Formats: sequence, C-alpha cells, structure tokens
Amino acid sequence: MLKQGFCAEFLDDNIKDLIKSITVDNASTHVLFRFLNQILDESIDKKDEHAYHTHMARMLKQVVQVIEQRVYAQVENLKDQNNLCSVCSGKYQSRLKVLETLASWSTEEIEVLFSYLKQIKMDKTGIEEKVRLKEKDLTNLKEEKRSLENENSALKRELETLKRIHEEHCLQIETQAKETNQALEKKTHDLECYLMESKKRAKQLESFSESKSEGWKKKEETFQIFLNNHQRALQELRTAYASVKQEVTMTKKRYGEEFYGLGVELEGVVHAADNYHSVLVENRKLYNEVQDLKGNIRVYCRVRPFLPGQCKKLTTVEHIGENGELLVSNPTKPGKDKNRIFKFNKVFGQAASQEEVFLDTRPLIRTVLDGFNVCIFAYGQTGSGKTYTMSGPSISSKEDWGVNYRALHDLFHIAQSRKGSMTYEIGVQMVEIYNEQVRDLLTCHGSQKRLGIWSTTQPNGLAVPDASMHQVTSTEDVLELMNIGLMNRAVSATALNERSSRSHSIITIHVRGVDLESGTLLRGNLHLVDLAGSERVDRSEVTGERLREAQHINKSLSALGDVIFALAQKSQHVPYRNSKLTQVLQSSLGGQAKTLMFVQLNPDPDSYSETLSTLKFAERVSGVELGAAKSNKEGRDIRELVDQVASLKETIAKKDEVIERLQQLKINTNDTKSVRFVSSPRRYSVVGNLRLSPKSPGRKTSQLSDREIDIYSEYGENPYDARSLPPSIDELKRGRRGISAPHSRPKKDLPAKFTEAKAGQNSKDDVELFNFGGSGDSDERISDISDNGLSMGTDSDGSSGNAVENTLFPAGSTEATSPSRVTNSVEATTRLSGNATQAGRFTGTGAIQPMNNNTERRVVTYNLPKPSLKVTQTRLSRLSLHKPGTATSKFQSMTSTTPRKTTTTRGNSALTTRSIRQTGIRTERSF
Ligand SMILES: Nc1ncnc2c1ncn2[C@@H]1O[C@H](COP(=O)(O)OP(=O)(O)OP(=O)(O)O)[C@@H](O)[C@H]1O
Repeated sequence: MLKQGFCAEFLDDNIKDLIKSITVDNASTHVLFRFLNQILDESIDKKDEHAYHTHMARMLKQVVQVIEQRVYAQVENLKDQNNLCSVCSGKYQSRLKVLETLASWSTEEIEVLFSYLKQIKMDKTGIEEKVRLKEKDLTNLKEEKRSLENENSALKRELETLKRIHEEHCLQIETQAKETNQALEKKTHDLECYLMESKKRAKQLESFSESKSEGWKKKEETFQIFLNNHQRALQELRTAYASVKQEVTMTKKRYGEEFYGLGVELEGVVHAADNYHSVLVENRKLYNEVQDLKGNIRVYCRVRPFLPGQCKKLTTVEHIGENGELLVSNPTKPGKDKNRIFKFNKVFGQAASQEEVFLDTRPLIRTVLDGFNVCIFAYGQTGSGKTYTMSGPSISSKEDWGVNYRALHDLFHIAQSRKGSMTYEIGVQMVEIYNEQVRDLLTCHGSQKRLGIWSTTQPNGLAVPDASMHQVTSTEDVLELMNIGLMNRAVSATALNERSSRSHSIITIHVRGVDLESGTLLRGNLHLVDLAGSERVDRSEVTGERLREAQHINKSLSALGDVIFALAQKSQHVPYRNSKLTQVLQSSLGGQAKTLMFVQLNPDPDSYSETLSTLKFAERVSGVELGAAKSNKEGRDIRELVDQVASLKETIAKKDEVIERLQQLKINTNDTKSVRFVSSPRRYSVVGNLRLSPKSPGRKTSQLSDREIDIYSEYGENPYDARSLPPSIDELKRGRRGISAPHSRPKKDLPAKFTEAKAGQNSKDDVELFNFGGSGDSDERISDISDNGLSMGTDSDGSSGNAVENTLFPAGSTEATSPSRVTNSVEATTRLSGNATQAGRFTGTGAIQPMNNNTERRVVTYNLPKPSLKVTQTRLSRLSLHKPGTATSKFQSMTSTTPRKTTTTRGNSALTTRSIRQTGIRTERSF
C-alpha cells in the first residue's frame, strides 16, 4: 500500500530504502510511525512554499504524534495486557489482533481528521456570517442614534413652547391677584361699615331689653299679688274640701251599710243563680226520668256533613240549640216555609264525632246489662248517614266505629269490670229484612231461608228465633261477625248513595247475666237497627230490581209511620202486622223497651222536603209514650218455681196423653165413622210437618193454631190445595218452594269458631247456654211453623202478650172423631193490621174458609165433639195453676215481659188450652 500510495519522485533515497525494507505485513506500528514521521519531517524540511501544505503537514505531524503517543500508550497497555494474559495464549493472540486492528484504525483517524477540518471550515464560515450580522446591527444602531437625535431636538422645541405658555399664564395670574386684592380691600371696607352699624343696633337692643325687664318686674309683682289671692282661695277650698270629705266619708259609710244590706240580699240571689244551673241539670234529669217513666222514645238528631263535591254554601240547617232545638229553613225558597223549629232530646251537628254520638247513647246501652231491653234505630232518607252512625264508615279504625261496635265493646268492658259480682253471656243475632223477607246475615251455610218472626215479646227476647245466635266473648269476635253480616247485607249503588242499603238490618245482642251473690238472673236485649233509607225513586233513579227494593223499603217505612202514628195517638189498634219491619220492632215499639231513634238529616237544600218530612216523623216519634221500661230479673226463687211449673206441666201433659189415648180407645170401640179431619191426609201431613212431633206429648193433632191458620192464609186461600200449602220446615230450611234468593252475590259464610246457638239447630251446649230451646224439645218449636205463622197479631192496645191467646185449644182427634158431636164454636179474634183484615172459618177439620179478604177479623169456628168437654173439664180443674195467687200465676207475672190479656173466647176448652199453651210457651222459651 505504501509502495503504491507515495510517488517515488517525491521520496528520498533513505526513504525509498526504508520503503523497500518494509513489508507491510511484517512492519511494526512503531516502524510505521517512524516512517510516517520521517515523511512528515521531510515535507516540512523541504519548506515548500505552499504554506498550507506545510501547516497541514505540521498539524498532521502533531496529530500523528498524538496518535503515536496514544498508540504507544495503547501498545503499553497491550503489553500490560499481554503480560496479564500471558498465561492464556489464545487471549493474547486476540489482543494482538485487536492491536492490529487498532493499527489499521490510524488510517481511519486520518479520515476523521479530514472531517474535522471540514467542520472547522464550516465554523469559519459561520463566524464570518456572524461578523456580517454584527455589522448589520451596527448600521441599525447608527440609524437609531440618528432618529434619537431628531427626537431630542423636537423635544427641545416643545420645551421652549411650554416655557413660553407658562410665562403667559404667570402674567395672567398676577393680573388676577391684583384684581382680587382690590376687591378684598373694598369688602373689608364694607364690613367695617357693617360692624359700626351692628354696634349701633346692639346699643339700641340693650336699651330695649332694659325697658322690657322693667316691664317683667312689674308683671312679676302683679302675679305675686295674684298668687297670694289664689293661695288664699286655695286655703278656703281646702277647708271646704275637708268638710266635703267628711261629708263623703259619712255618705260612704252610709252607702257601705246600704251595700252590705244589698250584698246580703244579693248573696241569696247569687246562691240562687249558682243553683240555677244545677237546677237546670236536675230539671233535665228529671225530665229524662219522667220521659223514662212515660217510656218516651228518645230522639237524637244527627246532621250529616256535606260530602266532597257538594256545594257547602247553602244548608237547610240554620241553627242547632244546646237543648236539642233545631231550626231548619229552605234556603232556595226563602219565602215559603221559611223557618221551622223542632225539638229533640239531642241534636248533633255536622262536626259531631262518632265518639260524641256514642257518649250520649252509652247510658241507655248500659242498662242492657241491668236487664232492660233497648232498641236503637236509625231513620232518615237515603244517604243521610244511617249506616255511618250505626256501623261507621270502616271498622279498621276505632275512631270510625259506629254505635254497634262501640256498644258491644262497652258491654264487654263493663261485663269485665263487674266480673267479681256478675257473670255475663252475650249472644249476637244479625238479620235483614229484604223485600219483605227476613233473612239471617250470619247463617253458616249461605242459606237464603226466610225466617219467622215472633211478634210477641218473649222472655228470651228473640224476635226472630230461627236466626242463628252466636256467642261472643270479645270485641274481635263481634268485629268479625259484623263484618260478615255487613258483607252479606244487600247494598247497591243509586244516584243518591254509592252504597245504599237495600234492606233493614237488625243486630240483636242478647245479654244474660247472673248475680253471683243472689243468683238473680238478668236478661237484656239490645236491638240495633239500621233502616234502609226512604227514597224518592225519581231522585234515586232506580229501575228494575232496585225499584222493587225501593218500593218495599218505602212501604215498610210507611208501615212504620202508621205504627208510630197509632202509638202517638194512643190509638186502640196499632197496625204492626202491615210489614215485617214493624213486626220485628213490635217488641221495642210496643213492649217495655227503652227505645232511641237516630234521625239522620242531609243538609243539602235539594233534600229539604225529605228533611222536613223526616223531622215531622221524628217529632211524632218523640211524642210516643211506651210506658216505663222494666228490667228482666228473675230471682233464684222464681227460677225454682219455673222449674216446678215446668215439671208440673210435663206431668199434666203426660196425663192428658193418657186420657186422650183412653178416649181414642173408646172411640175406636164405638166404631164411629171417620170425620173429615182424620180423612184429610194432606192436612195431616201439613199439621204434622208444622206442629206435631213424636216428642210433643201435650200436643194434639187437631190443635191447629191460629199460627197454622196464618200459614194457610199466606200460602193460599184454600187450605186443601196442595200447591198452596206452606212449605214444610225442611223445605223452608232448604230454601225450596219458590222462595227465591234475593241476593245477587253469594253469602259470606261464618268462620267455624262461631258456634251457632240457634234454637232447634243449636248444639246441646248452646241450648243449655242460652236456653233457647226452652224445655229442650226443639222439634216442637212453634217458630218453626213459618214466617207469618208466629206473628199472631196484637191487640188493639198494642200489648203483645196475646199471641198465644189466639192459639186455639184442644179439639183433639178424639174430639173430632166423636160420634155424637156437639158443635162448640169458638171464635178467636186476631187483628192482623190496621186496615186490611182477613178472616177464615175453621171447622173441626181444621180448614179455613176465607170469608172476606179485606176484613181483619179472623173467625175460626171449631166443631168440638161433646166428649171433649170432659177433657176440657179435666183441664179446667188444673187451671188452678194459673189462678192469681198460685205459684204459676206468680211465675207468669214475673217472667212474662208482657201483661197477660184475656181474649174474648167462647167455650171453656178454648180458655183452658190457651192458658196451658201460654204457660207452655213461656216456659219453653225462657232464656
Ligand atoms: N257524619 C258523617 N261524617 C262523614 N261522612 C258521613 C257522615 N254521615 C254519612 N256520611 C257519608 O255519607 C254517605 C252516605 O252515608 P250512609 O251510607 O251511612 O247513608 P245511609 O243513610 O245509610 O244511606 P242508605 O239509606 O242509602 O243506606 C257515605 O259516603 C258516608 O260516608
């Protein structure tokens, strides 16, 4: 390479020799450097005029020297490493190779130097560029200096201008100052003149004030004289005052004495005034007592608040007085019927709460526990709040509870508090009168059976004996029962009320209490009646079935009105039998019960005419005197007597049976021809169904009572017509024979926990508990006969003790089959209603021959065979039991809740049977 790279012509001979001796392959680095140095020395020494080359050569030499030094250092280092790696020859070799490589790098470094040189050139160019830029800056600065000098000269000019202006201004100020000075001098002069004048004025004022003070002094003297005069006058006045004072004290003393006298008198008046209130209360109490004694029906009036959506501006209720006064007027027709005043026992306004209403009712209700019969009924047009008052809007909240729930709750509460001295048993019945049918609302099996009504007051107070009786022991029981009853009640929507009651509901609470000390038995009944509302069908907009219901409701309410009218007039005849409602309420309206009516009002002016007629009705009701109520108490002695009578009666019955059997035997042996009575199997079957039972020893096949006759009359005029025959008890129970089920919705059944204590169907325990089954022969219950069969009517005076009196007498089969019959006509008179009367002729066969459908008298003639007189006489001999003063008559007078009344009957046999039957019934039915 060396040989090729250097031109031979430039080389020395030494060098040429050296080149020849050197072989590249074996030449050491040191040799090579030496060779390079020699070349460089040579080129330097040659002093070539080309300075650059010289310089470069020098630089190169320096570089080469540096490289040489480095190489030497590296060589040294390599040597050290060689020494270090002498043990490892392999390594050593490689180091050697490295060194060789490094040697080859020297060429590369030259190349690096060239590039470095190039860099230096570029730097030089940059520096030249910078110099150019600096020169440019210098030119700029010079220009700036020039402009600044211009500016400076402009400022100088401006300064001169300002100086000139300032000098002018100074001149002006000076002129002004001179002028002001002159003005001030003038002002000072003026002020001095003014001061002079003021001093003059001051002098004048001083002289004036002096003259004034002299005037004041004179005035003071005058006043002093005046004051002295006044003091003298005052002194005189004081003296006068003292004398007046003395006089006043004297007068005061005199007055004091007079006042004392008056005070003593007033004290008496005040005392009288204090007493006035208590006297008033006393008066009211006495009035109530008088009313109680008279047996007046109490009337509480309640005004319903306006319903949401009703206009509240106009109301028919103008004023409610504290003592039960009520002023009503028609706001829409002010001229006509302007104001009407009514007075009742109490009037509750729109804001009255359920609690307030109950508090006034409570004392009455509590008397039930003392053995009184109480009847509370709500009357009023549809939607006036009857159900609200009696039951309440809901039973979930205690505050909403109506009279029904509160009454029972209260009864339980008192019964509990009297636990130490009395034990009470409480039973509940709930029925409704729907379309003139009495239905049980607490029936177990959803039965739609029509029920019969006792129109007489029975000792156990059962008006509807066939209705199921449920013993209750707590308010919860009652709530549950009444809830079921309410669910079963017929209600539907009309234009006037969303939930209009379509039936009259009657809840009867029977209370039986025993005094633990004396053994006295108490029986009280509470009837809670929620009547269906009277309605004008044009306003209630009912049609079809609802219309029929409305007609029945209105009819029964009108019948109630007739009864009230008759009672108020003390009329001889009270038409209880005109509707089922009045029959059920008969014992409360005509018996010795305490009766309270809630008259409900709707304050809406649209209902003014209904309100007015309701109030007129209520006024009439409040005038009804029922007679003093009596407590139903039976001492232990009486109970024992009752038992004795019952056993005696049983003995009599057995003997009667024996006699009858003997007579029958006798008749059979006489081979008499059969009478129609016997030959009428159809009639027998009816009678058998209704009255006879294998267990009824004292009853005869021919003892077809007026009740039975009633059944005939109800189901058809011809008693022999099979189609017109009344349904049997079983049929009635099964709801057959065309008695439709008026409820559209299914009846709600009772929970199993309520024991039905119904007479005739009740369990033995319940019979014993309530003694509804009487003597225990439930099959013989007359109430089983039928609906109307028990409603024996009422005598003209309203007494209800005559149901049995109309029951007809022996005429047993023995008598009917007697060969030589003596016609013994007996007429039993039964008043059926005020206007309508019915009559039928009953011969020995037990048939009824309708005489006149429009007559009230029912004449029943019995063809009694002569031999029966014997029987009659036998029985008459036993009548001593019923004569006054005997044990039985005593029992009757104490147990019977209604006075006995003798009916005009013909024939001793009638009287006998009636008496026996009467006793029997009372004993059997005793609670
Ligand atoms: N004192 C009262 N306070 C608040 N709302 C009452 C009150 N009295 C009645 N109402 C409401 O008036 C509406 C009619 O009342 P409710 O059904 O008791 O009347 P009713 O006389 O029983 O009607 P019907 O004879 O048609 O059954 C009901 O919505 C009832 O909640």
